[in-house]
Amino acid sequence: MDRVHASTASSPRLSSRLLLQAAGVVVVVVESGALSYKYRNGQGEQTLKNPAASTPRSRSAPMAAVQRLLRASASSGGAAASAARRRMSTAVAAEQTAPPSFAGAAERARRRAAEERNVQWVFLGCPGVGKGTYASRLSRLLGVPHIATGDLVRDELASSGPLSVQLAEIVNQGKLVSDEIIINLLSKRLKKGEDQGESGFILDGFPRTVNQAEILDGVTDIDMVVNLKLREDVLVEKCLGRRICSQCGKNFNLACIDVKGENGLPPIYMEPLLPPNNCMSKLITRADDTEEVVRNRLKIYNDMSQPVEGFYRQQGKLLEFDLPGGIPESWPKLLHVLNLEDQEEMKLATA
Ligand SMILES: Nc1ncnc2c1ncn2[C@@H]1O[C@H](COP(=O)(O)OP(=O)(O)O)[C@@H](O)[C@H]1O
Repeated sequence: MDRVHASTASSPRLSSRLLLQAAGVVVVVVESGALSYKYRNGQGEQTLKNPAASTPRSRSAPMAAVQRLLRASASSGGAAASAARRRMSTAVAAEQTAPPSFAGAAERARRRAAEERNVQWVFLGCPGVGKGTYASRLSRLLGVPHIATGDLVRDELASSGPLSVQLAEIVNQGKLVSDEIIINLLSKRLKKGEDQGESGFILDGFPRTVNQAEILDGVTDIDMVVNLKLREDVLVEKCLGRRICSQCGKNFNLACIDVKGENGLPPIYMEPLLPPNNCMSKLITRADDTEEVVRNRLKIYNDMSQPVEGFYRQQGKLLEFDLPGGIPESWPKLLHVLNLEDQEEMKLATA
């Protein structure tokens, strides 16, 4: 398993800017600084291209491409948008054709390690895999915000704002909401964070389509993408056992997963994640966590979101992580592959 080395810089800094476009389209611009990286695998060889060390791109060219894309998508619909998207993809692909040499990557990594940089990570994975659980734990450990677009959508739903009826219909069927709406919600969230001086991010649930990944790629550099993986029968059980406390908003899971190893797959045991007594009477189930909708969400993930894995794999940014079990087994292993054990020890020691 590849390991990534990440060490926080003393004064992490990230500023994000939000540009509201004409025609109601929003573009997110993120400028970053702070967290240094080196990558290597277990044998001491660097096989992950250091994403943070990729040649810095001019921000203006991709920004213009994104603005063109979004204007095109707002004004003339599909054809112009796909043409603009194709142009952008070609430009991005052209940048990525040169295969990263180990010596070059190591040199860039050294240079990059000397710079300050924030965590700008993405968590991918099927519904129910645990993106929220591990992304929020890492966000607390690293002091960066965990931004889950599913939470943004649910907040919007709960607000009974103008979008909520439209959103409820889409989300309750397990479908994806439009890129425009999701980028709008994400932009608002980033702007709020910027006003509060937030630094870096761990994105969970975005990007979920290649189009979203291209838009994100055009406006900022993602350092690393963690792809959490778990077998499908377990995913369904986990979604069906999921509960949220309607008061504190925390996630729990009543399912006890105990699956035997078969057909070459390892056994998996996961303890339920039970709520404390004061949450017990306030538990609710998400409307999209019924078996029919979960299966639909898994299908949509395979059709629409799995290609995003390929998008980042091709960029050398994808860290595959097979969950070995529940939190007690998976968390230390995840910290190990991210080379963050020291970070946690330091945090525990100073707590
Ligand atoms: N990036 C996105 N693009 C489109 N729809 C999204 C996105 N993020 C969240 N949603 C909507 O919010 C719902 C809940 O998202 P999330 O909590 O991330 O679910 P999951 O448990 O399936 O990972 C999704 O099924 C989808 O309708």
